Amino acid sequence: MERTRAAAAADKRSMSEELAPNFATYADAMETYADFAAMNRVIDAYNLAQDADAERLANVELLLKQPYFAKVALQFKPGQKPKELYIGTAGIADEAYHRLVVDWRSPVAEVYYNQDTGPTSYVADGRTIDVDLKLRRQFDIDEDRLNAYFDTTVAIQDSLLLASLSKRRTAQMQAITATIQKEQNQVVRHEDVPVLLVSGIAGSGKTSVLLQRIAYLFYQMRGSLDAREVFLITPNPVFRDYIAGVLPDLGERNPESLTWNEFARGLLPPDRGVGEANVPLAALARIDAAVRDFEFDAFDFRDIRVRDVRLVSADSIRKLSDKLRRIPAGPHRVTLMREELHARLEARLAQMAGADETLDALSTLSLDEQLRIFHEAIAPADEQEERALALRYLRDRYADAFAAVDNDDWLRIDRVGMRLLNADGLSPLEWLYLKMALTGLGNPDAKYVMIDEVQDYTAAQLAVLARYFRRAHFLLLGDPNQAIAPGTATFDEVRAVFEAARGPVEECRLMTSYRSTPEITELFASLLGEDERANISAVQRADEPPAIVSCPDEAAYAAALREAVAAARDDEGLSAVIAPWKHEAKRLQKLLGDDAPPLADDTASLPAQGVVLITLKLAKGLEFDRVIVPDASERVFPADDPLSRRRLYTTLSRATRSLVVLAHGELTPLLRKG
Ligand SMILES: Nc1ncnc2c1ncn2[C@@H]1O[C@H](COP(=O)(O)OP(=O)(O)OP(=O)(O)O)[C@@H](O)[C@H]1O
Repeated sequence: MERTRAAAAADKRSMSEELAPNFATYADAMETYADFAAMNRVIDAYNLAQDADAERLANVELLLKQPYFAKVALQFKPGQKPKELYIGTAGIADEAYHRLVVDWRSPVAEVYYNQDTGPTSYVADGRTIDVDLKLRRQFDIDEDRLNAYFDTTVAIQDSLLLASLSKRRTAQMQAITATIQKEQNQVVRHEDVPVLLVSGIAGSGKTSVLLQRIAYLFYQMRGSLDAREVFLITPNPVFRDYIAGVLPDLGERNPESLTWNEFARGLLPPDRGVGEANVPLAALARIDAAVRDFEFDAFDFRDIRVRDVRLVSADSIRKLSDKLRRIPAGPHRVTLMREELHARLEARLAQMAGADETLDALSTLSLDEQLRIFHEAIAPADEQEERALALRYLRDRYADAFAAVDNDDWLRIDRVGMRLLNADGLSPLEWLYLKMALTGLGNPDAKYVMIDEVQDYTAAQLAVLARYFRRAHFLLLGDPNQAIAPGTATFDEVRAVFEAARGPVEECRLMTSYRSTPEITELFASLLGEDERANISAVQRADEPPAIVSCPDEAAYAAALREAVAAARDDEGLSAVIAPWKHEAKRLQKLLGDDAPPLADDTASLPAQGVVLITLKLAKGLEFDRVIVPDASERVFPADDPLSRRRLYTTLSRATRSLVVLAHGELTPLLRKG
């Protein structure tokens, strides 16, 4: 790459020395352009070579950490010698283009993830290819050191999976490339459909699968899918931090990642909070019905002004709208109006550029201002140049006006809404929905939108997302049993929202817990209905059963809590005391005094080790080696409340290997046996 860079620099130098731009005659100009074009082609070729090498280098760097994790021997025809393929996080070939390692996302690698030996198949370029899998070998390799290998003739037990699961958890999520399980692979390699809904029990790898799928899509659409066209909607910044390392570890870029609040705040006027998410779908349906057939009235528009200067009046905007009356009021008309307003603004500034006042302001600009606006000190040679500079100066001074035009701020959304809906005001979510309906606001370039923890969103929020990202394919992952906030969408509602927006919704289910030991899995699964429980399994090795202790009085309770925290502190790995709410966390802090673990907040990332106090809302989606449930009494988890059952399920299922459940007073009946 260094050589290419030097050669390119030398070539550029010699080409520019030879280049003699000459625009004297038409023929001279054409020749000059042709010379430029030739030079550009040379530079393009260098860039291409450099990009290809950069990708190769990135793969080499990735593979140096672990060159491959599996080998398969495939017999394509009976009697033929089986072909051996090594599978790694990236693919690589030698100088003679012999494949040394194939990328885990390449079609043939599917036979590894199918987990069968013997006759199997994979799909490449739309063709099903039958093969006989003679050997499926897994490797545990660190850099150039082979730690172990496992031959899986019959896939009863996935040794590499067990080895990987027995490692301590870290503050960061890890990629699961080497051990993606068959049911998970169906999601990762799922055909591209408008909406894929994955429901999975706690710890079944939904988030892991989501990230692997993003990496898979980037590979499938190399060169045509940009990270900026993929959006990941995450529950909170701690979670974002938790998953941030996975894709870079796979050699991919992170997509744009947003929480709902960040998404909404970016679209709502700055003086408006994001408001209540729990808006009934019926309210949005009323908006849809109201905008189907309506006309703007005189008061629906506002002046475009910057500070005290009115650049376009509301009245002239109304006249413009009237002029376009034959086009129904709505996105098409608003788009035409926006374009026209842009042009008018330009014209207005061009007119202002000749005014004495502007020219005076231009001539008294400080040097700093001149440099900021023009990137040089200005000294206009004639009137024409002076006017051109004045126009640039005005464009800078009134940049907010252009932004207001582009953002449709000249439209009084609230006023339109209140009139059409006959209401006193709009909630922020209704405002946003109405703005989309009126102006076509949205991101038509987004190709994929992934929503993790989908059970935490209200139907109205999902309807907004489905409409905003109107051309994107959606991947939705969640667990109905982890819906812990009132008013969020049930899976039936999730389906209904997306069916209405996109047509049929495809579904997958994940029923195995990879996070928790069988004992912990059994405890949280006991909170579910009979049929659901029957299908759940766990693959972790058995470990100590959860400790459940109820303490009759305050003193005994405080002592037990202190003891549990102290034991966790002495333990390796990361432990969490999960409080149901913020005020309960504060209460615990008071009770424990100096012994209280630090309270995690939603701005910081988690420590790699030690004990943290964390609210359930933030702990969602995360996992800890050891979990302490500080108070599983009936007061905190009443038995007759479905939300309380789900809160308990979510809390318990954060634990990977050790769980301590304390109760101040009697244990909640939810956990009492029998
Ligand atoms: N195939 C796998 N190989 C290795 N580890 C796995 C595999 N699948 C899941 N895991 C591990 O199991 C744990 C749980 O995974 P993840 O957080 O993705 O589950 P989830 O379904 O999103 O959980 P929740 O619904 O509770 O948030 C993680 O530590 C993950 O690394």
